Amino acid sequence: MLVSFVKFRTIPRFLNINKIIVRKYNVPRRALMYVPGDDPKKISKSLTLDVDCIALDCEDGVAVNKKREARETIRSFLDKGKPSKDRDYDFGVRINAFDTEYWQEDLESCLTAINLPDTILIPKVETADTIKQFSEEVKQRIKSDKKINVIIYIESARAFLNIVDICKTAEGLSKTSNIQPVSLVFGSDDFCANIGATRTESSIEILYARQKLVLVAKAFNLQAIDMVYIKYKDLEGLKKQCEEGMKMGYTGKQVIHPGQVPIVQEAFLPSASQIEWASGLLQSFEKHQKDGKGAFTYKGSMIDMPTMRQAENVIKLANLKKT
Ligand SMILES: CC(C)(COP(=O)(O)OP(=O)(O)OC[C@H]1O[C@@H](n2cnc3c(N)ncnc32)[C@H](O)[C@@H]1OP(=O)(O)O)[C@@H](O)C(=O)NCCC(=O)NCCSC(=O)C[C@](C)(O)C(=O)O
Ligand SMILES: [Mg+2]
Repeated sequence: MLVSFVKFRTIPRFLNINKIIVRKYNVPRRALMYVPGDDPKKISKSLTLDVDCIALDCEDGVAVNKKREARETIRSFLDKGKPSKDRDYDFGVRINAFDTEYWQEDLESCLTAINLPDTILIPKVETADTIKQFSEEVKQRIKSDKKINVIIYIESARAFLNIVDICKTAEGLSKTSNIQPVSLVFGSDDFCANIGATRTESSIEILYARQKLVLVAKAFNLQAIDMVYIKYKDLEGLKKQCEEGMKMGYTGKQVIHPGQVPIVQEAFLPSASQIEWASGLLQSFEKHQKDGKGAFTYKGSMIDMPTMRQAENVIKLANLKKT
């Protein structure tokens, strides 16, 4: 299989061998953009952007006295059908959290619309019970075997203690119900408020949680979506934080303003030099495998299977450029 993987000079398409591993990554979510659901002008604007994922928001981007307006505006967009763009994208709705008085009406409104959203984003998931309850609600309303993608927010100390249980439950339900978990989101702002952390320039106060989220996401084959960069006019700072997140293994990042979109979309793709490194390495790997050598030297570094897998990851991501 590796032979066909490396024989192209240009970047090869996905191989069958990778299908299971990358299935959910086929819908990239490099930039996940929040659009306040009560603002039709911003919703229309978001549809003009080259962004992987639009999250129409009922939650924290909407004032309490605008919750109903947001729900109704989103519903009217869903009833009209998913707006077409020149390429596919994820059209989702972030409902309110399960400990509020709003979530049931949010869910009812989007699941009974003429067209379902692609994805429902569930904020402030704290225990596996929320996922079970969500799955039940969906089952009652969707009578076919149609699947709805689910993005799970981890944004409190309790959520981090229960994160494995939450993912296990979601994974189990994906086999028997209409829900398909696709991503974990790190809600760093709520997390800091929850644990009483003070934000610093280096983000040291959230390092453990930020890493833990990636680790669990990868264990359950979910995308890992990094924190919001709230200083939305500081594009240099945003780029730096994107690169940091990508190096940690994040697959995308939340954005709040159109100006952040191109930087995030670009940052979560490998650079030309990374692609060159990875394809050269894979070719060299194949040659050394044929010669019966497990470990070898490439560009001055020792290479074995783990590095080869990292190179494969780079190529998989590079393929997203073409989708
Ligand atoms: C910051 C704000 C108020 C500045 O809004 P503004 O209108 O003052 O900015 P602007 O620079 O004047 O905007 C320029 C153009 O972009 C448009 N625009 C601007 N923003 C958006 C947007 N999001 N979506 C679509 N369009 C947008 C805006 O309408 C305008 O359009 P125009 O040129 O045609 O007139 C605005 O950007 C905004 O409302 N952003 C979204 C805020 C939000 O959703 N926050 C909640 C998500 S973060 C979160 O929940 C935390 C997390 C994860 O849970 C946890 O860490 O815990
Ligand atoms: Mg939050």
